[in-house]
Amino acid sequence: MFFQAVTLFPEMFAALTEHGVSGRALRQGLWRFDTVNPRQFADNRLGYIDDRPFGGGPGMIMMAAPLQAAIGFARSRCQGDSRVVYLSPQGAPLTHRRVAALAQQPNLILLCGRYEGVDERVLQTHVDEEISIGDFVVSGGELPAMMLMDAVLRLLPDVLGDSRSAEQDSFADGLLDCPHYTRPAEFDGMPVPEVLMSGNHAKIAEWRLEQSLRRTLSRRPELLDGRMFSPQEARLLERIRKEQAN
Ligand SMILES: NC(=O)c1ccc(NC2CCCC2)nc1
Repeated sequence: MFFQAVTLFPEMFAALTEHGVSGRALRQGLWRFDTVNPRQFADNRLGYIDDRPFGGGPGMIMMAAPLQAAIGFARSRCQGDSRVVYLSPQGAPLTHRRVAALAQQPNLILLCGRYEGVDERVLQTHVDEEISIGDFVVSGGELPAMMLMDAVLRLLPDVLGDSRSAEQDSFADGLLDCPHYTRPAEFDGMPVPEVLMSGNHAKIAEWRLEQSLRRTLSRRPELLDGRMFSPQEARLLERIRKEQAN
């Protein structure tokens, strides 16, 4: 996976490239990263890359020409297909399913907007898809881009080391994650659920699945809409619903 970010603030991406599992995976060569700064493609002496909006209104808009050149340069560095993603509140909501699809791409170019956004003509001609990480506005596309990158990287083989933890992630099976505990066995007078100390892996797995179902049902019931259930899940759901009905 070759990630490129078109960004005015390349240093921000150190958060991913120099820390955590993403940083280690980069050093191990499990993925590649580079940035392109539109300012180096400004076609005027002073490096202007933004200008006032036609029609008036507050703030500035990123100009089309430097972005077009920066995206073209990024694409020229890709072997094979490349996909350009623009992060914005106007995009399609990012879901685990979309993250899994993006993880199949060899080259992703993330366009990070600043100011009030980018000239629409760039989105129409050079951006393959717009993605939103939530219904809120932040000052730049860089943090949303890094969240998308981190979610994708976790799904790449070997990045997490213990690949099982990616499958255990919330949403990997369409459910919220179960509660987790570690030492000490009693903390502030609160014990760890007995079953987790039993060493009975089948019972532990069933308890965790039941907890995930309980949490999903109570916190995000809409995630269960349209989801197929295994016989075990159906049985557990039945028990939970009966309990809640009483
Ligand atoms: N919800 C999001 O994924 C998101 C993306 C970008 C952004 N801000 C950028 C967009 C253009 C200028 C700042 N805010 C929010």
